[in-house]
Amino acid sequence: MKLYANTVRGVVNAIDEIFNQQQYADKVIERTLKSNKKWGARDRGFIAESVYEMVRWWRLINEVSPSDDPYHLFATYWVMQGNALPPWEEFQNIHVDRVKSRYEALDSRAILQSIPDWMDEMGSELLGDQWEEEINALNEQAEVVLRVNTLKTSREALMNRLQEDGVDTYAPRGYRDALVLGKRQNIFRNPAFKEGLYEIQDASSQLVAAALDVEPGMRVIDACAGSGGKSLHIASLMQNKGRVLSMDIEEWKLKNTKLRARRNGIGIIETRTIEGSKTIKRLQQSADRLLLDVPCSGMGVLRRNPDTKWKLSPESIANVRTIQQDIIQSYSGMVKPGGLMVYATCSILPTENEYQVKEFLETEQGKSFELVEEQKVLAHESGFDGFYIAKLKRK
Ligand SMILES: C[S@@+](CC[C@H](N)C(=O)[O-])C[C@H]1O[C@@H](n2cnc3c(N)ncnc32)[C@H](O)[C@@H]1O
Repeated sequence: MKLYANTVRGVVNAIDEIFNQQQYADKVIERTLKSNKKWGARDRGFIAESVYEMVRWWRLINEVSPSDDPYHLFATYWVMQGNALPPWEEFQNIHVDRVKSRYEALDSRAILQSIPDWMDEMGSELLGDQWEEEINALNEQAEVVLRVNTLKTSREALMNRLQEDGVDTYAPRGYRDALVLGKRQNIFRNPAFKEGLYEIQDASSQLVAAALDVEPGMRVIDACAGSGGKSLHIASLMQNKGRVLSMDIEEWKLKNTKLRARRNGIGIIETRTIEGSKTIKRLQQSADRLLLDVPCSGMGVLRRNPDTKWKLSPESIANVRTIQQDIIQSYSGMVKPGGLMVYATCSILPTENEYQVKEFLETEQGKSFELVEEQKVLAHESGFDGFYIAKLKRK
């Protein structure tokens, strides 16, 4: 594959912003792509993919050929992909044979999987034999998955409509509203997206709203709704009848929820910012269904957000665990007796998942709940993101 100076410069500048100015990879890529209108689909694809892959393999690249120069690191990445380097001045100090021999001599799993040592130790301790395959799967590129908005169309009709636009998709088994893109592309630009016929949502994430067993007419609370991915799905499953209260501590995220609901043709979502414990107390025993899609480490979605590897720490995971237990303790009272609560994370760590649910069930508040079902979704088994979904019933 031929390299072009201006797209490689785009990659190198983005890498500099991500690692030297501590910016989020997705935001940097978005800004970079907007910065040059002349880049076509192929250039944009090259930049986005190269930046994501360099972020994913950052530790490995730096171990194989350490340098402060982002051009040098790009060249290392490029050679490790099995590509030839053009004779550019920026690449003069790269010794291709040395890169290859250092790469072949590595035998540490943490380095080869390009993760911090602490993460490898934690994963191995908590997941045992499954860890190796799981981290391998979490280092693959994520598929692009759509969730069909069944309020406006059917999976088959959307599949045909997209095919007319040259977008090939397939319907994965076991996920009733999901369509997977045959080829990675910018699907936000498609008119069908603007018409609200689909949302981008991983197949594992689509299992969360489904676990709530909602029916039209119910009162549902989505207490950590964020920008509303699950709220939209819940409202579709309720056929836009009943009420969904989408709450979060971040007001700006709920504004996105409202915008997305309008595009999806949904009228039953109401949003409410959580100002403090009073907001929750006022809603005691008011919900037939409660979703707690709690903040988490994101260890199940490393494919999508590879920079999470470099942002997490054992301390940040301990902090988020405290928040998760606080949320389940203080929000669970919003479910009516006989109602269902779903606790979900996009993490594969048992410490954020089944251990939290077990701890909750052993407390005074947890005594009035029973565990109905739990799904531990691992990336290497499902082929999609890692998730945890526990369904609990209030007695
Ligand atoms: C995993 S994200 C939710 C994603 C969202 N449900 C979706 O499907 O797009 C977790 C959310 O919890 C919110 N959050 C953090 N602490 C919270 C708290 N104490 N109460 C409610 N929401 C909280 C965060 O702002 C974040 O939006």
